Formats: sequence, C-alpha cells, structure tokens
Amino acid sequence: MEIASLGREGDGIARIGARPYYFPYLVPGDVLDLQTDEAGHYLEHHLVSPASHAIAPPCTIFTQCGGCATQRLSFSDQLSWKRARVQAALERAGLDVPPPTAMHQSAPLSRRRVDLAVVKSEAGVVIGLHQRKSAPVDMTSCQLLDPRIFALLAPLRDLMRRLGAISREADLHINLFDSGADIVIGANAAPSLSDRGKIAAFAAAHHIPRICWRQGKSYDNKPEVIAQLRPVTHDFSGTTMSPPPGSFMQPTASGEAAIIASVCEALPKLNKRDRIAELYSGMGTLTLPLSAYGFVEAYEGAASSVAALDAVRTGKRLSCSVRDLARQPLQQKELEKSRLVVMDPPRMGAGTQAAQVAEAGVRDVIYVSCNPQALVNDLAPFVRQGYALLSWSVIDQFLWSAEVEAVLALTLDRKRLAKRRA
Ligand SMILES: C[S@@+](CC[C@H](N)C(=O)[O-])C[C@H]1O[C@@H](n2cnc3c(N)ncnc32)[C@H](O)[C@@H]1O
Repeated sequence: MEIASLGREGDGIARIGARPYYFPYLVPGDVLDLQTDEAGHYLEHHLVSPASHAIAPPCTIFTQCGGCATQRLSFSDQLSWKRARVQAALERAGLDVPPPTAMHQSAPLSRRRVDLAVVKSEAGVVIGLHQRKSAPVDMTSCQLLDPRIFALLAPLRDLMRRLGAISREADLHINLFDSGADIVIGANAAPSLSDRGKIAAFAAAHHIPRICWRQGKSYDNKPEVIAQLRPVTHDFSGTTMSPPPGSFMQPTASGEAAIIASVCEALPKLNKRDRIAELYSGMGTLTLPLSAYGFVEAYEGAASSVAALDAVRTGKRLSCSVRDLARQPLQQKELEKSRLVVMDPPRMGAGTQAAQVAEAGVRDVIYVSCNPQALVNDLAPFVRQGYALLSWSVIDQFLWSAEVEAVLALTLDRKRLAKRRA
C-alpha cells in the first residue's frame, strides 16, 4: 500500500477501503507493507520503497526526538503542505480563497524560543522534547535550535543533575533575547539555598543575564528571579524592551518579521487618529509597528507582558490593558469605535471573543492564526456577518512540525475587495 496524504500531525496516511492507517515519519509516495490482524488492527509495517521525492532526514535523532515529524520532506514540500492546510481551513470556513500573497519559511538553526522537558534518574539527566505519549529523548543533536541555545544543553544537564530541588522531573523555558538566553526552570519544589548558589554560579559561568524559578505546574505561577547579572533586553521594531521571564516571543526572528510585514501589508488605508483594537498583544510585537499607522488599544492577558509594553509607551500612539479575553471578551459596544481589529489569539483560538469582534461590524479585521483547526471555528461568525477574505499569507516558523501560522485580512468593504481582486 502507498501513503496517500499527510495527517494533521504530519503522519503519513494510507487507507484500506475507507479505513485510514497513520504512520509517523512516512510521506506521500512511500510504499509499505502493512500487517494487520483479522479485524484490521495494525500489527506492524515496514517500508518497501521510499517516495522518490523523500529526502534523507538532516538530524541524527529524527524519529527518536519528539521535535520533528516531517524531516523526510523538502523545505518546499513542507511549505506546500502547510499552505494547503491553511487553504483547506479557509475553504472549510466557507470563504472564497484567492492565492496567498506571501509565504515565509524560517531557516534551520533559527529557533530562539523553546520549552524542554527534564527527566532525572540514576542513569543521568535527559533534556529534550516529549515523543508523542512517551518520555522525552535526550536532545544530543538539533537542526532547529539556534546553536547558542543548543550549546547550553550540555551544561544545563550538569546543573539539573546537581540541583537538589529537582528529584525527577522539571522543565526549562528558554528565550534567546538580544541580551542572551533567558531561562525559567520549572519544578515542583522550591530551590534550596545551595541550589540558588549553584544557579547563580551557572549564570555567571555561562554569561546568562537572568535565570528564574517557577514552582508548581501552573504557568500562572510567577517565576522568581534567582540570578540576574545584567538587564534583560530585546529590540522590538526599534524599541528596546525589558521582557519579563517566560514571556511569549515569536519563535524565530525572521518569522516575526514576516508576520509584521504581512500584517502591515494587510492594513486598510488609515489615518493617524483611527483606532486599532489589538487583541492578544503579548509584549507588543505587533503593537509597536501598528502604532505608526493609528492609535492602538492593546489588550493582553499576561500582566507582566503588558507592564513591559507600558514601560516603553511614552510618546507612542498606544494604550495597553490587562484583560482576560476568554473571561471578559471585548464587547461589541467597546469595539464599535475601532476602525480595525487585529487579533493574534493563542492556539485554542479566540472563541467568544471572535464572535464579539464579528458582531461589532468593524470594517476590517486582521486575524493572525497559529492553528488551522481553531481558525475554522473562529471564522464562522465572520462568515455569518458577511466578511470576505481579502488576502492571506502563510508563515512556517516551526520547520519540520505540523505547526503553521497565517495572517488573514477580512473585510466588509466590498469596494476594497473588488479593487484587490481586480
Ligand atoms: C500567539 S500569542 C501573540 C502575542 C503577540 N501578538 C506577539 O506576536 O508576540 C497569543 C497571546 O495571547 C495571550 N493570551 C492567551 N490567553 C489569553 C486570554 N484569555 N486573554 C488575553 N490574552 C491571552 C498570550 O499571553 C499571548 O501573549
């Protein structure tokens, strides 16, 4: 049998009759031999002949590490697959879909943000990404991570081994800012005095500006600064900011630039007094460039990110507020005065907030999506209200995985639509 298509997670799919079988790491065109029991349940398979377009995976731990699913596809095949997934989502939502205006793909070795699992046992310390439904595999090689992050993994293994507060499991959140790596260690227990000393010495030895500790599983728990050697800074669109620990940042610098370019390209004609409501603004990745076009009212759930943006607000055409948009979505009435809404929701989508935006009847909406499944649901109220898709672009910042981002321009303005389509 032959792999006919790729599933949502990047698995190869082959069918016997109507029944789909999913094969991790196989790609369309691979021919395999499948053994099943009498009821058709999978027993085992082996690859008979690889697809002619399949390539040799670049990473030595591909199929062991949980990070990459599609390394046997060329860069252009991956981008085509991701484009097709976004296009299918837009069509499923009921939109008339023109060709994309832009497609971006980030390069290998450019990931500047990563969440890693740590497992400590008698055998040693493993730092890596979870394989689906199983333990993480030690990241002894990586074609994704910025080499400056990868270079920290060996010393971090040693640090984890020596920390008494880490008995079995922990996690690491690493952001690579302009000032250097910013690390949050997540663990169940609090660090002892001796652990604190070891962390401070580690920061000094590896020139790490800040290392924090977050106790407990919840990402709502505020990280405590354990070592801070110098200020943590990062340039966002020409503004130097002080990002808080564990903050959201687009995973690659080129991906961030592509998202900003796509958002700016999708803007309607604005005058500086026009209000732009920006929802899920994070630290202001989009807020700062948008403030060159109109007055931006930014809303974000993470108080520390809003504080970072607020600290650089003076003289800029923006306001920023902490607001949980799931519990307290911006209401129709609050949105009606906006000329444009820009929204960049988290993976689960905007839910009720999307419906409120659609019902407010704001003429133009720019939606930045990181999940085609959630996108379909969020688009439903816009389609009901008569919004059309003016343009869209595809951004692949998560090379070799199924993740894909897209920037959509939705409009109620038929004249603008007709002009664009002409
Ligand atoms: C995909 S990120 C986009 C951030 C920003 N636009 C950027 O490009 O860096 C989504 C943002 O939504 C925020 N968020 C998640 N759930 C939220 C909620 N219920 N209310 C408000 N913001 C939320 C996250 O903290 C995060 O900053």
